[in-house]
Amino acid sequence: MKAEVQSNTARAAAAKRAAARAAAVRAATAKATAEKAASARADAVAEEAKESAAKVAAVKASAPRATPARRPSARTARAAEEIIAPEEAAPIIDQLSPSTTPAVDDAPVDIERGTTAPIAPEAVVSAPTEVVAPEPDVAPVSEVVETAAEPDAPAGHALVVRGLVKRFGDSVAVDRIDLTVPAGSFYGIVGPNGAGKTTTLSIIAGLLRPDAGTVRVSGIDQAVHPLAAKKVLGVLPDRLRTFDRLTGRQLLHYYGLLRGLPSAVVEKRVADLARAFDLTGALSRVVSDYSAGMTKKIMLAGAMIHSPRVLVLDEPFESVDPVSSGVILDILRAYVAHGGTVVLSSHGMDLVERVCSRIAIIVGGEVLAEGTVDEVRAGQTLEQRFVELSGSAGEVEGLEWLHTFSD
Ligand SMILES: Nc1ncnc2c1ncn2[C@@H]1O[C@H](COP(=O)(O)OP(=O)(O)OP(=O)(O)O)[C@@H](O)[C@H]1O
Repeated sequence: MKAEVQSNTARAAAAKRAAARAAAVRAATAKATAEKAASARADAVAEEAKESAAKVAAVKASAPRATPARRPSARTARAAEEIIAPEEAAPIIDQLSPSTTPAVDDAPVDIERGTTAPIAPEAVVSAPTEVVAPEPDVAPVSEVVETAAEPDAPAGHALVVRGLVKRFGDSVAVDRIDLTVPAGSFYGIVGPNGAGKTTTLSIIAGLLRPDAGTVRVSGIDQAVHPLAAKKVLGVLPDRLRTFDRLTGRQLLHYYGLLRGLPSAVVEKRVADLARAFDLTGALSRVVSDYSAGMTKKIMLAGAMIHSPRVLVLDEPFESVDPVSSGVILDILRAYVAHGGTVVLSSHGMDLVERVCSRIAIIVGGEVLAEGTVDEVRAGQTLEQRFVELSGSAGEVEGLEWLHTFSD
């Protein structure tokens, strides 16, 4: 009995020793694997940092000198990250910061808000060290992409949207929207306030990620090849957030360089665009001093500087004076006549009716009418048809107190 107990104790001790040895082996293996992974990550980070530094140095070398301004604030950085993916914003903010920007009088550039221009693949720089997790709704744009169109892309279409859905909490902003925009056309999206136009255009532009559905730009799937899709696009977003502490010239210059254009080409295009948009005299002023219409025009110029195939313009004529609107229309018409495609949203029914070849009326996140202007109007004016589909607006009754003039 005693011998049996001793033998059991010996077996238990042996098992314990074996378990300890196995645990030690596992720990050693895990440590080695972790060290290997850490070393690989460090190599990758070093490689990325090297690449980023080279690209940013190229941008800085050819960019115009900056005007004196303030240091970028946390708010500035956050705003920039709202518009472009944080991993793209970080190095750009860094490179525009006082410690690194070679400027006249050693003056730093401040960027008050984020850029709205999508970044061309060749200009994208990844954050060399710490990468902030992207906003869940903001589509990442730092992936390596192929530039080839999808083989099953419908021919002759600049834009094909299918089953697009976007929810904000419990509310559905975009509800299974389908759009087909022929290449070389002027396409208008109209709808009442809150209909989902901006949300739809933001998804098309790759600035917002849909909950469902697909977007193909010139045959390129926006979700699969976001950078290639962005390269084809020029975008004027609804909110005019930009690097408004830069002068107009600097802003356009950066837009051009970020799109991968050579400095000499950018310089020429900046001059051409400024002339066309009547901004030559304002090029040396900081954009924060521009009027709303001037800001819209400089950003429109920025959206065009890389001669994209498709322009996505959210309310391009809002705040713009009639003379400038006429010029912009002429520019856009010539662009379309030469094969470009314009997709715009507008509340100007007359303008849309006059300019667009196809129209979609969106109400409550759904397309209620789509087709050629005549098809959508269905024998009425566009405004009548719009009112018919939108339903009645707010109630005017109950505001009698407004007429009592309480002073
Ligand atoms: N970031 C957001 N968070 C929550 N709700 C949002 C957000 N963006 C848009 N929405 C909501 O989605 C709906 C569609 O908004 P959207 O801006 O797309 O409308 P719109 O047709 O462009 O309107 P408008 O003509 O007034 O510019 C609205 O109800 C709006 O409140």
